[in-house]
Amino acid sequence: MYSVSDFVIFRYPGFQYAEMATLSRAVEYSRPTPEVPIFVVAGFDTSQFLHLYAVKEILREVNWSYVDREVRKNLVGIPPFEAKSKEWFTKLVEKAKSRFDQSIFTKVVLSRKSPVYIDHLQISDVFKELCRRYPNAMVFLLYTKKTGCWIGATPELLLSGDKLQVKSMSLAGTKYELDPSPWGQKELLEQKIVTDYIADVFREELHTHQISVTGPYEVHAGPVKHLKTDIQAVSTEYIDLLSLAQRLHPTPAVSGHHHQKAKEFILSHEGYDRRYYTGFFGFWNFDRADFFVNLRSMEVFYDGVVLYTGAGITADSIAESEWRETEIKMQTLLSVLR
Ligand SMILES: C=C(O[C@@H]1C=C(C(=O)O)C=C[C@H]1O)C(=O)O
Repeated sequence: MYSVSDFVIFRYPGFQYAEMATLSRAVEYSRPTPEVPIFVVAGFDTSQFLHLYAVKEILREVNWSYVDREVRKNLVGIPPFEAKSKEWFTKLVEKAKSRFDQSIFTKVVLSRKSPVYIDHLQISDVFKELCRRYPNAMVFLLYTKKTGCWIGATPELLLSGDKLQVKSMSLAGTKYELDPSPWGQKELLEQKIVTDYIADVFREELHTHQISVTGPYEVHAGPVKHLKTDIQAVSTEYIDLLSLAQRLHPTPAVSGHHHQKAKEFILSHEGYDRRYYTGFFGFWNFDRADFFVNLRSMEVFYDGVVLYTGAGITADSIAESEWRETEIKMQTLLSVLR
C-alpha cells in the first residue's frame, strides 16, 4: 500500500486560510529549535499516547486533491464495536452520581462514540464546511500512522503562550443554542471547578503573582453554547510550555474533579478507550505554543466516521439531559456530513 507522509492541516480560530504541515516520524524526546518546530499529539491518557513530530515543512496552500486521494488510499474500515445505548449511558450517569461525595469526587465527564457509515466521504469538503460553520474554532485534519485520521472543529484551547505569558480557558457548561433559560447552579459549578483547577495549576507551577480570571461569559459553538472563563498568567521565569500543558491535562472540562478520581472512574467505567479524543494537539515552537483539546472531532475511516462526544456530570445532573447533550454535540459534526 502507498504510504502518504504524516501531516496536519489546520485553520486557527478567526483565520481565513488553512495551512498544511508535513511531519517527520514521531520521536519520544525532542525540543523545538528556532529552525524546527515540534507538533505534539497527546491522548487522553498521556502515559499511553504522547507523540512528538518534527515539522518538516509548512505549506501555505493545501493541495486538496492530493489529500483526498492519498488519505483515502490509506484508510481502513471502521473497526466493529458496540455503540453504547441511551439506557447504558444514563445508567452510567446514575452510577457516577451515586459515587459522588461533597468534596473529593464532584464531577466526571462521561463520553461515548458512535459510528456513521458514509458511502464516499470527501474529506476536503468536510474540512471546508467545518471552517465555514465554525469560524472561531480550531479546525484540524490530522493524519499520522500512529493516530489514524482525525478531523474536527474544537472550541477549546488547552494552553497557548510564549515563554513568559500563558493563557488557558475553562469551557464547561453546555446548553442548546436556542435554550432561553438562564444558566443554572449545575453549569456554574462545573464551570467553576475547571476555572479553579486551571488557576491553581498556574499558581503552583509558575513563578507568578499575576493571574487574571475573566468570566464566566457565554460563547456559541454551532448548535450548542457554553460558559467560558479566560485564565491568563505572567511569569517572571521562563515557562516550559509542554510540561505545563501536560500538568494541566486532562482538565476537569474533559475529565472531572478530583481529576485523579475522575480519570480512574472514566478508565474503568466508560467502556471504551478514548485514545486521542479529549487529548490535546498543537504546535510547540521555540518561542511559543498553541495546544488545543481534541473534541468536537471524529475519526475518519474508509467507510465512514466515528464520532466522539461527552458531557460533564455533577450531583445535579439529570441523566436524560446529559444523554441529550451528547446527541446535540454530535450534531456539530453530523450536520457537516450530510
Ligand atoms: C467533552 C466534551 O465537551 C466538554 C464538556 C463540556 C460540558 O460538559 O459542558 C463543555 C465543553 C467541553 O469542555 C465534548 O464536546 O465531547
